[in-house]
Amino acid sequence: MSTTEEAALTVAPTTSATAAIRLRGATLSFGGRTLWRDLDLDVAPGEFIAVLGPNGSGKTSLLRVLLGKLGLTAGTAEVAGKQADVGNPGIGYVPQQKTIDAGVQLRGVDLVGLGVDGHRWGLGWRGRGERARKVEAAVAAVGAQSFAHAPLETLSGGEQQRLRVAQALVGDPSVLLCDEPLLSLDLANQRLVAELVDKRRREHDTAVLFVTHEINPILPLVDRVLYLVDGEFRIGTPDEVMTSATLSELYGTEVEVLRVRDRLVVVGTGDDMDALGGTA
Ligand SMILES: Nc1ncnc2c1ncn2[C@@H]1O[C@H](COP(=O)(O)OP(=O)(O)OP(=O)(O)O)[C@@H](O)[C@H]1O
Repeated sequence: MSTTEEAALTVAPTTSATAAIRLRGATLSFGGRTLWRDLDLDVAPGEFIAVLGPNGSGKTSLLRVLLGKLGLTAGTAEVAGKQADVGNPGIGYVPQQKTIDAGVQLRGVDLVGLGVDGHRWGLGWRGRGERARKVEAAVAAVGAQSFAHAPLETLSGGEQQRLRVAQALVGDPSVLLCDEPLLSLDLANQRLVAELVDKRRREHDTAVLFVTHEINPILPLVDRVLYLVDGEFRIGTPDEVMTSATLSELYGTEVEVLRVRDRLVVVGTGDDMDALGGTA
């Protein structure tokens, strides 16, 4: 790849004044190991970014930095106009799918309500009426009215995940951070959850950072891909990053990206997102 082409894959398309997320020279290391280094990224309002990479490449850690739960080793991170810090009300967060312990008597509406309390607690939130109105609107936004009052443990994975999206949206975030929200969902529910996230960013200009092992369910929605591998990264449109040349360079080995109908099949990475299931 030429220097000009390489620059095109790392230069951000937006100005700092409009960026919903802004990383400059961001580096994260644990002990002697650097997960990513010198990461520059501006995410525009309404932009949908997929964060890809093999196990342990630092995808979740990137979200934890933006949530203020992990400090950078070097560089800066701003989210929704503020330096990354815990309790940023501009952020909605959809965590990885977790099973709800049997016997926990939490209903869907209680889970969604935690999204209000988590950010607003102690900030003068105006009364229970407004809280209830916000929860109701968020439940309606994900089409969960018919099951939102049932105990969570009785709901399907897809239903629970829709409520987690509602919890993330209830605070009216300008940035949505999603950590593998499609994991263990069937195809219909993957599509449903992905479309809810897409609808939010289109209707409210919410920027989305979407960590995933599997790009295909969200491929039509994605504006750019941030691909992390072993301390290195590439940023660009799916057509720029998801190519045999770019991924071979990133992995340091021969990787093939095939288009089969409207799906991308990646072969040769040796990790579990590989079409050959890590047998390369
Ligand atoms: N606080 C920490 N202290 C030390 N090491 C950490 C810490 N947090 C994460 N790590 C290590 O950093 C690496 C990246 O973890 P991370 O969860 O960000 O990866 P990931 O790309 O999300 O992986 P996966 O796809 O498996 O979820 C892992 O090896 C992990 O053990």
